[in-house]
Amino acid sequence: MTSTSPLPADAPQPLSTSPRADSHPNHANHPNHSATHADPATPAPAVRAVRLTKTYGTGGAAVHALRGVDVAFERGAFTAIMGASGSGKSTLLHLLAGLDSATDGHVLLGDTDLSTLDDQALTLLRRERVGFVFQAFNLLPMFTAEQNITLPLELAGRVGRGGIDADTRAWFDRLVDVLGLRDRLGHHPSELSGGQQQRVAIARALLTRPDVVFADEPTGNLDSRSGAEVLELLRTSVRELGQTVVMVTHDAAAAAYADRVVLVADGRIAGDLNRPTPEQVTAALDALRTASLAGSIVGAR
Ligand SMILES: Nc1ncnc2c1ncn2[C@@H]1O[C@H](COP(=O)(O)OP(=O)(O)OP(=O)(O)O)[C@@H](O)[C@H]1O
Repeated sequence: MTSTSPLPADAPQPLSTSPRADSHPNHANHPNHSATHADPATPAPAVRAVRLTKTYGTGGAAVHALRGVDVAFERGAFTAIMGASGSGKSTLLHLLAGLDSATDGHVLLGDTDLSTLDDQALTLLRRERVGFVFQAFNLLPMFTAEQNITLPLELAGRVGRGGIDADTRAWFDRLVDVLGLRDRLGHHPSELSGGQQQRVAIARALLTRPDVVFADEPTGNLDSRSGAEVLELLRTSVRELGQTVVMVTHDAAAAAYADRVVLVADGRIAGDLNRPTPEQVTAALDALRTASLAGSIVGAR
């Protein structure tokens, strides 16, 4: 699904985002992947917002963070969400990830409507079907890199007396090699660089083969070289491992690693760019800023 854009005519106009031809290898045998979607020829998006609304507070103090957002994220694609500070990006990401609940509307993870789940089911869903990568890495300091990576399996009770099963071990090994962590597995976070810590966080997020990895400013604490490395690895996780990644970022250069950039303004989808260059992202953001400024000047009259 592609949203329309109120961008000025001279701004880069939103392009339609065609579903990727490559299927999602991880999901073919994924026990969590629902097979109940109506039309097998057009698989359900990995995650979708339908008329998603979030209002903080009430009455005169109400903040309309999301105002009826409709947007879908295809499987096996890397999408960046961008917009001005306060536009609603984090709120959208948190609602899509089941970290917060909507005031109105729906989030569908595959075929699962999150609004129908109780707290316990939501906790399970977050543990088993969603991966997270945060700006602050969120690693446990007393655990080694390997222990941090396998933590979700521990929490899910999937580590038996003999360790993890052979299939998961093979997947762990692949992740560790793709992410270049082989010689760091015995190190604690304090012995790792920021970029290495974020790579551990990515491995942890990917280990359960989640339906979607949500990344909130994953390069915000990294220097530009480590940031580029992390973005390249997120892209690799999409291209080579078939992962679906949705990332909030303020950085046009980071967004340009994505297949698609969704622009948010004032709680609405304001643009949709297909494989843009950093310059096209910057131009679209500038156009949004100009449009918003013009709107507030008109509104002030
Ligand atoms: N818990 C909350 N209580 C009240 N208002 C909130 C809360 N969280 C967010 N908001 C408001 O909702 C709006 C959207 O916030 P959100 O954090 O989603 O924006 P954002 O685009 O992610 O901003 P930033 O880029 O600065 O992180 C803002 O006006 C913000 O002040």
